[in-house]
Amino acid sequence: MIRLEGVTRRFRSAAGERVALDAVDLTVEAGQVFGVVGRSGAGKSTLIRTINLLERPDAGTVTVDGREMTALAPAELRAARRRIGMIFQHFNLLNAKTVAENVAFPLRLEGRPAAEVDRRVADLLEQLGLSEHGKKHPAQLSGGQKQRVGIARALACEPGVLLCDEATSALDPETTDEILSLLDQLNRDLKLTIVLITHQMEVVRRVCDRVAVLKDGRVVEQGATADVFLHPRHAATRAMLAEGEEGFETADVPPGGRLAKLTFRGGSTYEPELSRVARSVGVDYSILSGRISRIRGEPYGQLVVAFTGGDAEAAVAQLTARGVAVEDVGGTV
Ligand SMILES: Nc1ncnc2c1ncn2[C@@H]1O[C@H](COP(=O)(O)OP(=O)(O)OP(=O)(O)O)[C@@H](O)[C@H]1O
Repeated sequence: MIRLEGVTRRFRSAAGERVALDAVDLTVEAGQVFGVVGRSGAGKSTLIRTINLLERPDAGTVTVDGREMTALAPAELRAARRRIGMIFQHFNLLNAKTVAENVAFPLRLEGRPAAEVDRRVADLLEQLGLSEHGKKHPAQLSGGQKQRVGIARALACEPGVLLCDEATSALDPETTDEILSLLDQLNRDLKLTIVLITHQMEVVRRVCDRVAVLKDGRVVEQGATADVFLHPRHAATRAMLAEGEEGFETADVPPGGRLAKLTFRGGSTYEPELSRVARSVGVDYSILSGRISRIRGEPYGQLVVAFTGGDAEAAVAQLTARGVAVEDVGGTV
């Protein structure tokens, strides 16, 4: 388990003082995939770097697997850090070394015997589909392969926690998907706790059990990913989720229609609930926008509809009774 309590980090520069993290409280349970999202400058990088104390907080405590990182002596901290792997947006590989040497690096640093290092490196390369690339240098690899080398290196010392600092931000969509599948698999197979920071909401939707939204160094909202993404409470979350989404033009809405956002979750996503209710209460509806997708594997559907020509109130009541979340989005037009 990872626990941040009252974590504050300030930076002083010629321009004055900047509070990058402002009394952040956060708990990540063991085995979770936890996402932190926020706009540029929100404090994401600073936050993830406080977990392994690459960034030391000015106030507050950081506890990882029962050890208070902020209270450790330098040698203890070095040892504790080896149980926390980290991967980066630009991979941070040693370009002069081969793939195998990159993966061996943390093991050598730990003073493991050469034969054990060789064995472990061979296992890791195989596990990550890199066996044929061991003698190559990073420059000879694709972005996805480089990130897999980064992951192999991060896993070398068998960490319980993996920190991912914008790990897919430099990758194309297909490679992003491949790396996210890998993280998902490592979380399940190794019971690895994963904390990732990203500005890509899709990354969180795909792999995170829980998410925290950071704004100006504060956590403004957090919870299970499906709850936060389907029913965002804070304006910052809503704004981030709205980016890239197709909206609808008010001019397209049928006159007299009552607008409602319907959220279907789980099995009901694929049930014809809307048409059943419309038939039963004699209401018509137009779909103005919609999305069917999955959050961490759970299907959901979200539609904005305009009810027309019937008893919209009754339709809303029946949908609600059938477990569909109905949100008013602007009354009638
Ligand atoms: N070493 C530093 N010195 C001075 N200011 C810093 C330093 N590191 C971060 N900051 C400031 O702290 C704030 C938070 O930065 P941080 O990099 O954590 O945000 P972020 O959400 O990761 O942004 P991005 O997505 O752009 O990386 C920013 O205002 C940034 O300018």
